Amino acid sequence: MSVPADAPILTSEAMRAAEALCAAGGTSLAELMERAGAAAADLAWRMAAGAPVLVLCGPGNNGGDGYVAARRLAERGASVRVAALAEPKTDLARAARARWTGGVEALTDEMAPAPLIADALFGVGLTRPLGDELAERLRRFAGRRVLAVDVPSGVDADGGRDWTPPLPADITLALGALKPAHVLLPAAPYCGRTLLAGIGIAADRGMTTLPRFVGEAPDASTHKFSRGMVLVRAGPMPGAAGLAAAAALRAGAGYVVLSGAARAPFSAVIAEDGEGYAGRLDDARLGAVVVGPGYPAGAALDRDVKAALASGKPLVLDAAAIASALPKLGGMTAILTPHEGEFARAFPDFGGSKIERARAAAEQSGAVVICKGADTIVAAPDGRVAAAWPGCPWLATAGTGDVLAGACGAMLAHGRDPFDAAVAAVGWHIVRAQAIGPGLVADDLIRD
Ligand SMILES: NC(=O)C1=CN([C@@H]2O[C@H](COP(=O)(O)OP(=O)(O)OC[C@H]3O[C@@H](n4cnc5c(N)ncnc54)[C@H](OP(=O)(O)O)[C@@H]3O)[C@@H](O)[C@H]2O)[C@@H](O)CC1
Ligand SMILES: Nc1ncnc2c1ncn2[C@@H]1O[C@H](COP(=O)(O)OP(=O)(O)O)[C@@H](O)[C@H]1O
Ligand SMILES: [K+]
Repeated sequence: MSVPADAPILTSEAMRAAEALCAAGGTSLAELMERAGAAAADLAWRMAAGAPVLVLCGPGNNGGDGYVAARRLAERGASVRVAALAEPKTDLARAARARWTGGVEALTDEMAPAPLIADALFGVGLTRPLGDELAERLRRFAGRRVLAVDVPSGVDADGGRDWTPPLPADITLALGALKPAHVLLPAAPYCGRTLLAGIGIAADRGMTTLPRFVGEAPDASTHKFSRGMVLVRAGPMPGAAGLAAAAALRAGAGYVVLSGAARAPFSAVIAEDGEGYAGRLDDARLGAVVVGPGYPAGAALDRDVKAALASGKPLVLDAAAIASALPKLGGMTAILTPHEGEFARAFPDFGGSKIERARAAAEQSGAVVICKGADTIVAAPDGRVAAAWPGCPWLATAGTGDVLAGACGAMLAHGRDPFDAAVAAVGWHIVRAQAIGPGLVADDLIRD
């Protein structure tokens, strides 16, 4: 996968703070820019493979990185030209420009392109969309090989705003840390393959990409109940709850009960009528309860959610169960698994990037929130965030969310911290989906 696993993600504000810490620790910003430009040059050298390179430089420090990269490329003997949008505006960029001894062309419609374009126009400092004229000019380069320095110029690095589409990159070299734009729609697909240049910034690890999923093998002392017991409550569409129950078993729960369904998805799932639900909730061995898959809003759902909340057990709440439980969730251990529509219904007041919205929802509810979709975000009430881009688009099919809810139940029932459980479930889901690939249907995720 192109985005590194478990890599730090910093907003532009966090990036500036990290930069200041670095400077306070004795590494000058000029040194950081030299490292950034050197990393970009090294990548451009390999991408160009001897072909000419055109570096597009903007007025800020992203442009500064571009001048450094151009100098480094020229020193290695590459054929390199520079085109600038404007004179450098920062001291650092001016200094980098001064050390570039080649010519600087104006970025115009008439300029000749090159086989490799290094896009160093704007990075995390872009505060407004590109003008139409510049956006149009950049579109002329579409089809060339493009290396975006830090982010494709024109995207909001913090991921909250959907600006004019940038020039799509083949490779984006994130500097120091990934930014939200590398892992959120709509910007992430424009990054192409994202690589990370560690330029020596000590990045906070509160927000990262998804860690690599590694299934833990049970040890010799394990028995079925110590692996975790999960209760899945079925509603009027028991097939969905069946998928969740089967997924719980497949994701490692030792014992799974499907309450309120006539048919078990696997022989090992205990399917029973709904009468025993209250009794099952009282079972001291019960590690997690899953409510929501295939269960529309209504009095029956409210009653079952209320009973689950009263049990005090760790909960996985999906679909309509999220809004049903929300007002009474305080202090419970819970994972909420909304897709965008369910999120908007449950948390209508939150705006900003998907990361900001997920964080706000986790903080308000006190639960771990998995905001599903192509750019799935997992957020904890304490501010931790994991971003799952790139996921597996074959998951865009009915029932896969039910499978994820069941997997969350299994991971929670193991006794994990709910954020770690949610992250593990999302990782498990993607790994299984990738192994299946084309033609995936939800049932494939639970079969052998
Ligand atoms: N953090 C780090 O550790 C390191 C960071 N480094 C690099 O610095 C980059 C951030 O640099 P940055 O902050 O100088 O901002 P940048 O992205 O170059 O753009 C700002 C400039 O663009 C201008 N401008 C804005 N919008 C505009 C528009 N629509 N149309 C036209 N102009 C517009 C804006 O002007 P203003 O808004 O003031 O009018 C300002 O002049 C970062 O991404 C990375 O590449 C590395 O060197 C080393 C370590
Ligand atoms: N384009 C996509 N790329 C990657 N994953 C996706 C995409 N679309 C949906 N998914 C994932 O598929 C699952 C769909 O869940 P959901 O919408 O609740 O479906 P259902 O309710 O039918 O089970 C979620 O885990 C979501 O993150
Ligand atoms: K850029």
